Amino acid sequence: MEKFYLIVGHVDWIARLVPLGVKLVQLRIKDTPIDEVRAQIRRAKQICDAHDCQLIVNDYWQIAMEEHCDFVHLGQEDMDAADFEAIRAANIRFGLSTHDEGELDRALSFNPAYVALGPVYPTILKKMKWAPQGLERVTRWKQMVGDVPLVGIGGLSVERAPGVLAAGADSVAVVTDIQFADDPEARTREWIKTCS
Ligand SMILES: Cc1ncc(COP(=O)(O)OP(=O)(O)O)c(N)n1
Ligand SMILES: Cc1nc(C(=O)O)sc1CCOP(=O)(O)O
Ligand SMILES: [Mg+2]
Repeated sequence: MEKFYLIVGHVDWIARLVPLGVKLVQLRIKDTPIDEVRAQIRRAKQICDAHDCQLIVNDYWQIAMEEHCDFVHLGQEDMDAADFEAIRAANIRFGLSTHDEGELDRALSFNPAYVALGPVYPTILKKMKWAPQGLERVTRWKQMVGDVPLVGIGGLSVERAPGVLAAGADSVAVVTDIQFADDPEARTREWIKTCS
């Protein structure tokens, strides 16, 4: 799995950052009318296809399917509503969020393409009920998931990413450290270098 996993909140970020050499990006759209969501997913797929970048669509698995995307990310609540039979039948891979051992057991029972553990560090992106997991939990998660790729997420930065990978994560996902950087392009290049 790609080590550098970029997550963005709007397709405009994909247009801006994917051409720099990003190979794995999640489009995580929130609070947006559904027609606009579809339009963004469609454009994101076009850009990612043109740059040999894997697009992962967050939450909107049905639209992802209709727009011929092949990878989605689902959280525990998303999983309640998802039709895994339909997702599998369409050959769509999926990554699943986990925050505790119960969620991990549940996630692994679906045979996901990856499991995400978060928040590794405190995040300012969204309010979360879980305390930061820390690096020891990353190592423990990797022992438990075995060959299933593990994504570390939450409060990650260029400076923190190497420690999360060394602790056992196969991939490190990031929003704020890039999207709110003074120079997001320069920060993206630093991430690519750090994770190469
Ligand atoms: C790689 C990755 N890990 C975790 C999440 C969080 O998913 P979820 O819990 O469904 O929360 P939202 O992102 O939908 O707010 C993620 N998106 N990506
Ligand atoms: C969207 C998300 N999910 C998390 C989880 O633990 O499931 S942490 C998180 C936020 C990641 O953003 P940042 O890099 O800005 O902290
Ligand atoms: Mg979700």
